[in-house]
Amino acid sequence: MTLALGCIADDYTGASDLANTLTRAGLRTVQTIGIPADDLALPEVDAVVVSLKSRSIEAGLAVSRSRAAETWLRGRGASHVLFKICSTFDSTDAGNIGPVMDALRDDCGEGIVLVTPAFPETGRTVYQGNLFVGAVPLNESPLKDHPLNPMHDSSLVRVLARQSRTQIGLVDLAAVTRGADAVRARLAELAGKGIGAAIIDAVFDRDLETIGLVAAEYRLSVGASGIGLGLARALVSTGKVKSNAAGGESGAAVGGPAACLAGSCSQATLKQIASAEQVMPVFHLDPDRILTGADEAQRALDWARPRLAEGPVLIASSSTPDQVAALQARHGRDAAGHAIEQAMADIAENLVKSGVRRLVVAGGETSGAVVDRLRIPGFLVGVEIAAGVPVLRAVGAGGDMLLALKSGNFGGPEFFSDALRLMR
Ligand SMILES: Nc1ncnc2c1ncn2[C@@H]1O[C@H](COP(=O)(O)OP(=O)(O)OP(=O)(O)O)[C@@H](O)[C@H]1O
Ligand SMILES: O=C(O)[C@@H](O)C(=O)CO
Repeated sequence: MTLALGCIADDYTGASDLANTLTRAGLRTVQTIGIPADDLALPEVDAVVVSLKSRSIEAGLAVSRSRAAETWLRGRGASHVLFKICSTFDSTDAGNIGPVMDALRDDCGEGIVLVTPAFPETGRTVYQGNLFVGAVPLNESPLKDHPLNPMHDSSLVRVLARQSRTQIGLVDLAAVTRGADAVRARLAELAGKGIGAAIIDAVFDRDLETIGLVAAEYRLSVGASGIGLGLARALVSTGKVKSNAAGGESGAAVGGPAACLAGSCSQATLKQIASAEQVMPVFHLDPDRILTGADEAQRALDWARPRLAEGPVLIASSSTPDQVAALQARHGRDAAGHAIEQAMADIAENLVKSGVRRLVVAGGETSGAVVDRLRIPGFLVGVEIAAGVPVLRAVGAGGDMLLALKSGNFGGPEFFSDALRLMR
């Protein structure tokens, strides 16, 4: 297998978002969980997205895991590696976007790296280096209340400068609009000043196509699904990849009981849970009971098991920003997040033991905990449920199983029913 594109994603939902984008753009793509074991049979593909759970871990660990993934991808022929981060630039001043970018840049000896989280299809645009989520700057969006990495600054030049060893420049929309040569010239100018990374503006998909053409000439880029789209289209338009117009796998139906798990506390997920209450039974976990050692996972399972034969169920830990803040004040941010993720993983493991073969999970960290516990080594990408969220078919041991891993902010209000309708 010689890869046209290697990708390292810092969480599992982000990885499936990117794998979905690459597949829709014509690249045969597989998503692996971590670096695949040598004996994992992978189909012939153009791109591999190695999923890590490195967004919110200690920066040194994120760096070492990303470097190992990069070595594996380059060893399979990937001359360009995309480090996939969140379209809302989820990170803190300690990292992990800057430290990982710095390390990967050192490893591949690149002078300057293009960085953009723009993903216009989901309302993420970048102008003058400022990230907008829909109509509002990042720091006014719901991301200001994120449980793990509240985002308080919309200037990505500043945000990344606080995390990186290198100086950060800007390639503005005016240059992008003038085309690939103008972007190349601006990058050369920045690199000449010793600047090692540049935030690049993008508002429309056509901006990402220009960016993709230039980025593909370098060895490393950093961004969300939008730059993935640009890179994929560049690989196809320059003939480096023959477009696989069919996109996505459409395997046999899996059937059997279905369940949804929500650990995301995003506004989008809260609305989706409220809509699901109209069409399926919903169990609200008590986060305090999880943190104080009560067997809340068992209580949820006792509730779910007798209902599974009747139709899908939803189990949610999600709370409003005020409730999240209060819980974190009582127990600590990391302890609260970790304990709830592990309770979700316990629930997922036991639901699968009870026969569940179709599982929808909301939230990146939550999905990471669940997929790790289920020991799924990788996924093939199926149909798109909503922008950035495909149906995934598990590969490797564990039998036939369909999953959907939803990034916290993605999907319309009816997301859970939309997903289950397509997961047959
Ligand atoms: N009621 C709650 N109170 C505090 N923390 C919670 C609660 N419910 C879930 N959490 C934690 O909040 C975090 C949510 O992160 P997660 O990545 O799963 O969702 P997200 O950030 O909305 O999604 P994404 O990363 O895809 O945007 C997890 O660590 C989860 O365990
Ligand atoms: O880019 C995004 O917004 C998503 O793919 C994601 O990474 C959220 O966890």
